[in-house]
Amino acid sequence: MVEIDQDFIQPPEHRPKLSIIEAENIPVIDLSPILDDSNNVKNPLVIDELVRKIGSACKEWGFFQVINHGAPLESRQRIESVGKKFFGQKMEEKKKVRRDIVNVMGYYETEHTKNVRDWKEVFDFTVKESTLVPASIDPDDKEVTHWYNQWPEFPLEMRETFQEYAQHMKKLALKIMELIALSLGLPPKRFDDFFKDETSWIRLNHYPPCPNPDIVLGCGRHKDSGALTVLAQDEVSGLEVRRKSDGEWVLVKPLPNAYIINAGDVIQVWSNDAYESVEHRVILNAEKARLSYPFFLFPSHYTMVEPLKELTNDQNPPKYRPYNWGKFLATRKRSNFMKLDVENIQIHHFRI
Ligand SMILES: O=C(O)CCC(=O)C(=O)O
Ligand SMILES: [Fe+2]
Repeated sequence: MVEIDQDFIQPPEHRPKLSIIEAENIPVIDLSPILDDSNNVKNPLVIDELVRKIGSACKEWGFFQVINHGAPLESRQRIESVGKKFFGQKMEEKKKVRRDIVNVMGYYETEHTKNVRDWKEVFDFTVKESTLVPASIDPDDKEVTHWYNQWPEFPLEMRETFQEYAQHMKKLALKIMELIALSLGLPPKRFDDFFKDETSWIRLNHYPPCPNPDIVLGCGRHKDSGALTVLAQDEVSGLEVRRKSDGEWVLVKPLPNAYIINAGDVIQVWSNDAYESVEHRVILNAEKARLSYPFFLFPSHYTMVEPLKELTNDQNPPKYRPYNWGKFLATRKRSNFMKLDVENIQIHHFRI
């Protein structure tokens, strides 16, 4: 057995199970009824059925896959191939765009989730080339700053390829937000204003083969903190979702050209717990590397995240106090650079 660094070793209760359960009935939703091609007459009954499916997937699973989503396959193939070229380089090249406390976007190889090191390397970039965020985590400090992307010299086409892909993901994410709004009985564009100065970003996760996939994870259990995640995975499986019905970890089987969608903590708060953000993690493979690339739809930094007025009343009072998205995000980013003894900031800290 190869000796691996202690930092990677998961406590026994969080290690992968020996018998993997493949998720049989994680919903697969066909988005063709809302594709923008002119031949497609938008039939209200078909749209109602789609909205109903999205609502029940959000309630029962918190995760679903979409097919016929309109995002071009070529753009996905390009980001995947350029991403593989980037990670295939020597460490000294990748470290030229390594993230630090000032430049929080770029390459990183020592991600930790819940204080255990993940077996992966990542490359992060924001959808907007400069993203407005709070300058500090101090709640009284109103100063703002920008996050800028760090693009490597090689692969030369990385910037253009990644930015183009980001635009497709943004479009798809906002379409799904419309369906989610409808499923909650809200006007379809109800969420749009929250994303005017979005802080959305994309991460490329590269999980090398691991000699000890029984005690190490590619990404430890966590929930996504934003509104919505649109995740692409290559043909190697690894994503496990905690099934709401029984708490079991189940593997999400890769479907070619499908996207995996999950509601994040912000939707949980907006919907006052109608739609819960679900825990997930990544298991590893001893032979094969895996690439995944989630798009995280995040609101503008000045958004006060709180249960929507339309979804609360005397019988269903707000379950969360409002919190400032930018300060939440800045606090999360800061904790990436120091090992904390306390838990990272979480929405349950705002629970009433
Ligand atoms: O690699 C995956 O499938 C999931 C990664 C993930 O959950 C994340 O980056 O937040
Ligand atoms: Fe995640």
